[in-house]
Amino acid sequence: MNALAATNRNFKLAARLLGLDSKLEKSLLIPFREIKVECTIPKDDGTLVSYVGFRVQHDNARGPMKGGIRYHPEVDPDEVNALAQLMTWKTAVANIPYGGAKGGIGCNPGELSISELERLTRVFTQKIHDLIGIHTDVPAPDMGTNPQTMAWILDEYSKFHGYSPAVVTGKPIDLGGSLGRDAATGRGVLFATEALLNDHGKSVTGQRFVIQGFGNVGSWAAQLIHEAGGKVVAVSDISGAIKDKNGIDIPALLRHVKEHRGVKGFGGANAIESSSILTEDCDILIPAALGGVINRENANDIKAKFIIEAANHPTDPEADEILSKKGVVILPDIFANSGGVTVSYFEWVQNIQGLYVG
Ligand SMILES: NC(=O)C1=CN([C@@H]2O[C@H](COP(=O)(O)OP(=O)(O)OC[C@H]3O[C@@H](n4cnc5c(N)ncnc54)[C@H](O)[C@@H]3O)[C@@H](O)[C@H]2O)C=CC1
Ligand SMILES: O=C(O)CCC(=O)C(=O)O
Repeated sequence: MNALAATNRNFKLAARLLGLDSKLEKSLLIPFREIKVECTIPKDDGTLVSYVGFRVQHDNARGPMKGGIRYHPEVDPDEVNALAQLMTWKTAVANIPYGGAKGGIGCNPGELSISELERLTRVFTQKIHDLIGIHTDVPAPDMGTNPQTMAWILDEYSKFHGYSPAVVTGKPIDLGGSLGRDAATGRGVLFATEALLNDHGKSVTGQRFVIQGFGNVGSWAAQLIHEAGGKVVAVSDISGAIKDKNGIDIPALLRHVKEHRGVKGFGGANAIESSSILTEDCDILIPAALGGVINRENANDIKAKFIIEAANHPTDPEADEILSKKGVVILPDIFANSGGVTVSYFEWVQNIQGLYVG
């Protein structure tokens, strides 16, 4: 099932449970605005290359629309629509005064130089600057983007509208970013996991974790789980997958990833097939990369008793049904990964106030 069909289905199920009026249900399914722009840039060798950029603004009933910008080859309108809708539900669940939005560019950031990424980000900002803003729509990092990307957006946006640090969150600290935003989504994943385990009379200590994705969210989650006494027994990223049933030395892995830009080749663990990561033996599975990765093809083989959705929509509805019959407890994305947007809110509030201490 594609991302939007899955997200719509989940929303309709929730709407029925809430007894939501059918006209309201329909209105909440239709996005406020969908933006699609052409972004053409010169590559470093002078040749021109064109990309398609999207921003979907889903709903602003509770406040300015909020959500990340993703750079990934699989970005498409359905995916961005689904992610924007999830942001509306996420900001409501976290009870912060925002609506939901999401953006993206269909590109492979790993194949672009820093200067190409800067040109692409600036062109994208030029195309959407009139439609985002401090009180309308506030972007942030997501997959394939980072504080540097936010700095370029802020700089380009400010050329049109004057210096406006609150137009993006997840910025570098020197430009008005918040201490702790970088770790916030991973830290929220730890807090959510602790709360769930507590409800089941358990704690993180000694639990065996498998994490798919070792970028911002996955690597911070691994580090904080390791510090809290959890045992991370397998990890994967786009470069490969590794496993150590006695627990991976996460600080050593972080040093390896910094140097080699991926988990592949880490000497302190055994290499395994990336395709087997989700079905590795563990107590708790944390998907922290792409959507739709847990589906009817692999749901029956999942051994974890708990799934913490650090990624957005990692579990397909068909897998949800299979896993629920198996008694697997799933902590949904709109709760489990809401730590990031919560700290984004504090960053935005501080930028609007212009109040900095120290
Ligand atoms: N950055 C944030 O604050 C938030 C991110 N999320 C979600 O968390 C997920 C991860 O986002 P970030 O960590 O920010 O992205 P990132 O770009 O920092 O890291 C993504 C990671 O996933 C890995 N990856 C990509 N394709 C893969 C594949 N096929 N198999 C295994 N690993 C793969 C990459 O190698 C990288 O390690 C996304 O679903 C995102 O929407 C959710 C809430 C907030
Ligand atoms: O911090 C933000 O505003 C956005 C975070 C995000 O994109 C997400 O929660 O999926």
